[in-house]
Amino acid sequence: MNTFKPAPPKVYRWAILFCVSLAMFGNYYVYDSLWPIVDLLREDPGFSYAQIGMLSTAYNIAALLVLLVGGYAIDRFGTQKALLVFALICLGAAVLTVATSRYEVILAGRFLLGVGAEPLIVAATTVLAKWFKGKELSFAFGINLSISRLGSASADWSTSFASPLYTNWQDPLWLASAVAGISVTAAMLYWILEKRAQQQYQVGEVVSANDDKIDFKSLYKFPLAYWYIVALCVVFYATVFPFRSFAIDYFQQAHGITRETAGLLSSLLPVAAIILTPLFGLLVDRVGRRGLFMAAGAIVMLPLFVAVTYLPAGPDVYLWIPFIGSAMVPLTLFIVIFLLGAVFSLIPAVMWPSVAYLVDARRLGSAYALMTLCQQVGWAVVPLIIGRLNDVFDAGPTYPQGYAPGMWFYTLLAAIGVYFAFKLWHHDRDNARLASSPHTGA
Ligand SMILES: C[C@H](NC(=O)[C@@H](N)CCCCN)C(=O)O
Repeated sequence: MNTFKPAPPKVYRWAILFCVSLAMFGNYYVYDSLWPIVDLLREDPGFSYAQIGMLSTAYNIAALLVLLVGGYAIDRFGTQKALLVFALICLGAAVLTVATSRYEVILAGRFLLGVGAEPLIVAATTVLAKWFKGKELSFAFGINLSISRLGSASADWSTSFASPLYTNWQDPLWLASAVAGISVTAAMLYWILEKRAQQQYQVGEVVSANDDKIDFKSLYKFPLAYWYIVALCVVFYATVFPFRSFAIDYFQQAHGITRETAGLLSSLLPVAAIILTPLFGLLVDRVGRRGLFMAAGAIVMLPLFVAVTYLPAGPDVYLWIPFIGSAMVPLTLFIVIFLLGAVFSLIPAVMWPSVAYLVDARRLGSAYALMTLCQQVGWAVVPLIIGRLNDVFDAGPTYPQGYAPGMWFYTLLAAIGVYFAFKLWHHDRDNARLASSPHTGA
């Protein structure tokens, strides 16, 4: 019997990409839905900044635990079941987070989110590898990340398009639960679509999740440059993600702007990333010099937290986000957040692909899994420190200077980032693996 099946038509690939990206959109939205209600959580249930920091950390602790078992569940159950189960866990987590005002229950909700969200990202990546390997894989990853960041931006924009919900802390999170429902629907659609495709066409092999397990015995074999990238990854995400967590509340309390305006301003970060990440990716693919680009990004980030704290606000400028809204925002805040958005585009666009130039292809999954694991550790610790600093220094609208120690802590992290970026750049000038460009063959 002839079992030959043709390759699926292109439209299937893009439909799969759309479904998986929609699932990621919901995932990023739910994660970021907590940050616009920080002030409400402090007012009504009366949580401290340290407690809010712990809500962020709970996600990372859960993520650390599930990342340790790597892609086992995806391997065992396949991407169709895995994506749906993880999306359902995210939905359950979103509902648990909003169900009661008890701190422990909210904490459990954020922990459960970590259990579902990070493996969902791994499952989504596995699906893309399955459908796009040997085709437009990098481009598909870029689109997927941009749509994910749109989820983050939408959570910030909800302060405008869903402003009536922000009279209490729970309604915005019910909206987030509904968005988590979109992820579940997208996962179901993906399942149906891929099942149909498998009946008629030859669909790519699942990239073995074993590749994503960390082989602790061979860690010492990774080159030094890889470890510099891991160090940069840790401090970079430990700075940017926690800053984003507290940003809307910080803009409201320290700079006296409304939640809507603060949401629009904070969304500049993911919006810049949506536009600039693929462009930086294209540029670096052309010219190489990855070490130099990462060092440049780290240098640009260094003064931003001090600038936002001490520079005069400057005149108000008009910020307009199509279909969402507009607001007048202080020029200094606008420039700082835009520059941070540019760095948030440049460093990830260069850093993640750089690993592929340094590590043997057979150990790439292991290298990425280890990098993500280290990322979670830094990202887990910093919100606790920032929350504690804000509490100890009495940060709030009556004492905005109380936010300064937190900003200095971000600056310290950024300085460590500059150190590792320069070590990487210098090291690579001798080895030149990151300097190469596929177009020049250099
Ligand atoms: C590509 C990178 N993704 C991650 O770092 C994920 N491990 C966690 C993302 C969670 C965001 N809510 C990125 O987003 O830059």
